[in-house]
Amino acid sequence: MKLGCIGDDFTGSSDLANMLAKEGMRVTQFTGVPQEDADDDVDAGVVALKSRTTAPEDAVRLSLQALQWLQRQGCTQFFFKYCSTFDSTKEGNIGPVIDALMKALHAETTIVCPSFPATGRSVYQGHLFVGDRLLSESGMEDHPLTPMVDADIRRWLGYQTSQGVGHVPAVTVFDGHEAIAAKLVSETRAGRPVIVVDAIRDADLRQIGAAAKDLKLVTGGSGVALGLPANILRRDEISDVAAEWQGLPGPAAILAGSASKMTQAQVRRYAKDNPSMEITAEAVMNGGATPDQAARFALEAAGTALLYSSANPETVKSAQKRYGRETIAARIEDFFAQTARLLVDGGIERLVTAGGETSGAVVEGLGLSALRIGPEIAPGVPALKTADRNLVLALKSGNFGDEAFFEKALALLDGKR
Ligand SMILES: Nc1ncnc2c1ncn2[C@@H]1O[C@H](COP(=O)(O)OP(=O)(O)O)[C@@H](O)[C@H]1O
Ligand SMILES: O=C(O)[C@@H](O)C(=O)COP(=O)(O)O
Repeated sequence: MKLGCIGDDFTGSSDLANMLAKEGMRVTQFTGVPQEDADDDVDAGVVALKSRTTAPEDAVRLSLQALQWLQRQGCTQFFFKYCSTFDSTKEGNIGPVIDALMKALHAETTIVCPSFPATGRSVYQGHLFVGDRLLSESGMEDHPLTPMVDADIRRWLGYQTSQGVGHVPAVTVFDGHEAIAAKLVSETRAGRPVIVVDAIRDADLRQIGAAAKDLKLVTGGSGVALGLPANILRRDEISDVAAEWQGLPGPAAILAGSASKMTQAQVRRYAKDNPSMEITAEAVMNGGATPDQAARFALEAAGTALLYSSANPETVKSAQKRYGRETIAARIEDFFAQTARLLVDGGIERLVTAGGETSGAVVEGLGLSALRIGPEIAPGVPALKTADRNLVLALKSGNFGDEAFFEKALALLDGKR
């Protein structure tokens, strides 16, 4: 294994794995820190943690364990993947995890680049945009767990890290990898070693990748991983993972626990013509809905059923007020994890989940330890295959995909292109 990656959630990890696979790497995504060594034929390993919203000390501990395992697999460069919308709070753990990984690796410098142009996320003048809106006006300000109310990544990261925060502006990035590398050195010398780098196009990300060739630690969204395989793989080592993909034609189900805008639109569209069941926060809390009922509904449905808790910000906020933010999140995640187990026991072979935390709960609940990366369904979302079961999956980030994502995912998981 050459490139060792640590993802702070499961959809984000599969997004990163997808990017690396598209650039010709053979990638495996691991659920938590594995007990065993990885197979020899893996170029990049992504250890998926469910640490995005955990307390900094827990996220640091888990990330360091993942780092040690990846070091034992022979990795020489490391990547810390967080969300391209920088999902965190002022007390969040992105800064503390970066600080701890840098210390453990004796890394003098690292970059911070959540840009992912293929999904509309760009960093300009240190600010994060989603399409033409500042992050803080993009809908992310209403996220159930990590409301992003400030688009200045330098300032937000500044609340979290104990080190100085630097910046490589777009004008320098446009001058190419040598200019970027020089600016990384000068920012570090000026006492700002955690460096936010602007990027608005894939071409910028490739230059940043080239400038990061000798960095022990790179951090960001999956976009900035675009330029890393070229530093690592020889031409004859590039593989075509998509060509090797074989889907499964068996029964399918969709679980949506994301309240993000795009998932809401996907749910509205899919539910119009297909069997669907809403799982409300109230029903989960008062037992009005049970995993047994939900799984039975999906297994008996004529067609592929959608089970969803996705709701608009007002509904989510009122449920949070009533039950507590963490409590309701955990109960709904647990509901989906239990339902997924019943679905797979009942013969489901294709499973689509929407939402990072939701996907983490489902994958952990199913006890899936290693997932091989297949072809891309939509930017940031690959098809995934379990090593030891008849099960293929798609773990969709809340805001990824277009309105027809669920139909597309089901077709590709089935082996249809
Ligand atoms: N109706 C709801 N009310 C309150 N919280 C909800 C509701 N539906 C889902 N949630 C919680 O909101 C969180 C959504 O996060 P996540 O699954 O990561 O989605 P995303 O990818 O959009 O961020 C989860 O913890 C989920 O359990
Ligand atoms: O970088 C991204 O946007 C995604 O890879 C990601 O991290 C997704 O997180 P969720 O929106 O919580 O699914």
